[in-house]
Formats: sequence, structure tokens, C-alpha cells
Amino acid sequence: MSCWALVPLKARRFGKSRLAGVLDDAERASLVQSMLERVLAALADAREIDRIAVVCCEPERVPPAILSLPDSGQGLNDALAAGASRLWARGADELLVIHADLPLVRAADIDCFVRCGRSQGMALAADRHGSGTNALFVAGVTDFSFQFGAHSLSRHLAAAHARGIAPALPELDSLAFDIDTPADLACLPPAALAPTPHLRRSPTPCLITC
Ligand SMILES: Nc1nc2c(ncn2[C@@H]2O[C@H](COP(=O)(O)OP(=O)(O)OP(=O)(O)O)[C@@H](O)[C@H]2O)c(=O)[nH]1
Ligand SMILES: O=C(O)[C@H](O)COP(=O)(O)O
Repeated sequence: MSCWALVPLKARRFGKSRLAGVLDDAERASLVQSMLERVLAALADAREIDRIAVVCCEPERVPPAILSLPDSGQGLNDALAAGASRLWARGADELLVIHADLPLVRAADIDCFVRCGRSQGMALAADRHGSGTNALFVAGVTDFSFQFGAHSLSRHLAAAHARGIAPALPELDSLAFDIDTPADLACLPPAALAPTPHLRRSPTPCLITC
């Protein structure tokens, strides 16, 4: 069984645009980098995750131990669909799509989410407002149509139900808290902005950009 995590990362100049009123370019870049490192560290510590990939049009932002997948610039869902098809072609059995803007994410919650997903064939992690999708796990369904974007949770549920899948919807605080708006930022505990942990367990090295 090979479970891949796929993390989408938006181009530097466009990322976290909704925070432009409260953070300057350098501050937004620093926040994005810090959150990315936290998500990658949690994935590296998660027992249920075998391999990690980042889909991004800036491969220099992807740590060398992590597979970098290209983004052709057609938006989040196209980037994820293209990235996922590369991972299925590489022999992935399971796929966890998880956003890079989850500053509190914990390895234990990732493991719990994946295990819940295995029991149902799929899992969705709602954001704390109950409207967005912060993570999506799917086992073996290689052509699932990603529906990320505003209010994506109901679209993901509809797409799953149309295929006869009833996704698990585990409530895991660390997966529910994403940073989109100044109000989200105001809820971020100061400790979450402390220096980021290092990748403690190296995922299987993969130095190629494909
Ligand atoms: N590769 C890739 N990742 C994306 C793209 N759009 C969003 N993402 C990533 O998808 C996740 C969720 O993105 P959003 O919540 O929309 O965050 P954002 O786009 O950085 O923020 P805003 O600019 O304020 O909308 C984050 O990990 C983003 O970096 C895209 O076009 N390509
Ligand atoms: O929930 C989603 O599908 C994406 O993360 C985009 O939605 P957002 O408005 O919560 O960023």
C-alpha cells in the first residue's frame, strides 16, 4: 500500500492575496513558508503517509527530499488533477490532498484522517466554517474530480455521492484551521509563528522534478 500526500502551493506573487491588507509582501511570503514547512514536517512524521509531493510552478521552493510536480498555471483543480495523475501513474494506491496553509496541523490528526478515509474509501476535512475543504483523502479512485474553491465541501460531497461514496467527515481541529483572512490570522496562537520544526523523518528521497 502506497499513500502519497499531495500539497498544492500557489505561485509566490499570488499567494495569500486576502491578507494583502494586513501583511506586506515579505510578511506574507514568510507566513506561507512557515505554514508550508509545518505541513511538510507533519506529513513527514505521519505514520500513514509514505511519500510526499508538492505541486507548484516554483520548484525551488520544494525541499529536495520531496517530489516536486509542475503546475501549468491553470488553477488549483487543474494543478491537483495533473499532479494526482502523475502519482497514480507512479503506483500510488491512496492519495491525500492537503493544503499548505494549515499552521496547526498535527501528524496524529493526519494519521487519524487517513485511517478514517480508508474505512469509507474517502475522507474530507472541512474548514472551521464548514464550507471549505482543507484535506481530501481518496483510495483507488484515480479520476476523482477535484472541486476546490470557495464552498468546496458541498461540491466534494456531491461528487463523492454521485460515485456511490459516502466520505468520512472526521472533525480534527488541526485540519480545520486554515489561514485565509485577517480574521483567521487573528485567531492564530503566537506559538504557531515560532520557528518551524525540522523534517524529523525524511520521506523516501526523490530528487527528480517530473
Ligand atoms: N499549485 C497550486 N496551488 C494553489 C493554487 N491556488 C491555491 N493553491 C494552494 O491551495 C491551497 C489553498 O489555497 P487558498 O486557500 O485559496 O489560499 P491562497 O490562494 O494562497 O489565498 P488567496 O490568494 O487569499 O485566495 C494553498 O495551499 C495554496 O497555496 C494554484 O493555482 N496552484
Ligand atoms: O476550500 C477550498 O476548497 C479551498 O481551500 C479554497 O477555499 P478557501 O476560500 O477556504 O480558501
